[in-house]
Amino acid sequence: MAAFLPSNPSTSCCSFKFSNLPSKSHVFTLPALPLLCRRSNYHRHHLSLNRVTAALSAVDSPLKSSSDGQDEKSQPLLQVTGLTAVIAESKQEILKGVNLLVNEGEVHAIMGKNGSGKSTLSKVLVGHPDYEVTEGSVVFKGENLLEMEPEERSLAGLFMSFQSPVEIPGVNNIDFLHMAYNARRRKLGQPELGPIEFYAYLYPKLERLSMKTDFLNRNVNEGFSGGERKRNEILQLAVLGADLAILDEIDSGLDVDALRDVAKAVNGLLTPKNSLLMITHYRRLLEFIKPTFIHIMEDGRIIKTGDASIATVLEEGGYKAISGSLSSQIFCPAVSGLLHQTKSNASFMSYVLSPCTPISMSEGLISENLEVLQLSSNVVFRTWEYFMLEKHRLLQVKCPRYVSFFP
Ligand SMILES: Nc1ncnc2c1ncn2[C@@H]1O[C@H](COP(=O)(O)OP(=O)(O)OP(=O)(O)O)[C@@H](O)[C@H]1O
Repeated sequence: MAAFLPSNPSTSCCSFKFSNLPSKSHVFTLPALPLLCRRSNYHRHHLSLNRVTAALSAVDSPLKSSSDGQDEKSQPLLQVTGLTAVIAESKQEILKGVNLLVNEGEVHAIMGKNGSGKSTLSKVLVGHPDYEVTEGSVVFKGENLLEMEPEERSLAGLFMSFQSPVEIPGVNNIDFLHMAYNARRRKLGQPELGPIEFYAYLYPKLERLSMKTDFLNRNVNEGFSGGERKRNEILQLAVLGADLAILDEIDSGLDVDALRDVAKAVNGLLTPKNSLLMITHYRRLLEFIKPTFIHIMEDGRIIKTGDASIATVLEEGGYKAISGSLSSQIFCPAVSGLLHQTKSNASFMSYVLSPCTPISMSEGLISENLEVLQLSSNVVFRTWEYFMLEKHRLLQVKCPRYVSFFP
């Protein structure tokens, strides 16, 4: 039975209810959707939303009170260190040592040539069963993400919008959203919302995304155009909230107006406490959603990190400009400014990932203009202290951000 929807949330109707739900129980989460898709023949008949646990960290609004953390320092939300992963079936290595740090309140964009491993990284983060992690660590909100099931990752506050959002035959959109939302409320010990209350909560989000109410009555993503699927993904994010939302090519298939709507909705969800990791090929998205950092991925690694200027370099000169002539340039203004302050060449000898915990050794030379580093191996500066050896004198400096160098 199709859901009856009031045209306006203020319209009340005592007998108003969403459609009947499938009765068999099966748990799934948003990150588990690809799994569902792969097993759709089975799950089509056995899926039930009775126990849908798709849930993210925030419920009434993904916006946690911004005053909560006003005086607090921004905390690391996601720390990926030396992550390598293979395709589970073939054991082919796709991720070859990814380092990434996302702090609260930051917007990160990952760009890179086709096949460089961007989607694989995001799928590995949400626990996609097609991949096996072989080395490295991922800490999310202080916990080992790799030890969590996909469902737990979702419950912990990780949301992913896939490049190709899957269809869920037999499950209509509003039922899906309503139950996922209530599942989260249950988990947080909050009372569930009835259909009318939920619709009142949902309606402004639909409006913000310029989505027609018809979409709510249709099965999740079934028959949706590419652009409609993307909008629908953002609607899910807006309803469920997230500490870290990973949006894989959310701009693909969107017309200019749709892109603007989606960007506006995403920007409206950002707070000093949550973060966004976007995968994109185009600067256009980054004009609407301003990134704190842009990372360039190549052959399973992040080879560059910097500010929004990277996207301009890329647009004008292509990836050749990034991995060629600019290969050793420091894009992080904070770090290059810091290096300027040292006023002389220095051998870079070691760095620490946390105070007093040396984890790697590297050597390099800071050039005359102090903006270019030539390093013999990969180096990651983190937010913590690092050390420089200048003429046998140890300089201890603070690096306010991190940046990775891969000569
Ligand atoms: N499940 C899989 N089976 C076989 N090959 C895979 C699988 N997953 C990823 N790959 C391969 O790994 C490489 C990286 O793929 P991935 O989708 O991560 O790239 P991408 O950077 O997201 O590319 P694009 O920009 O085209 O979306 C590609 O060569 C891809 O064919």
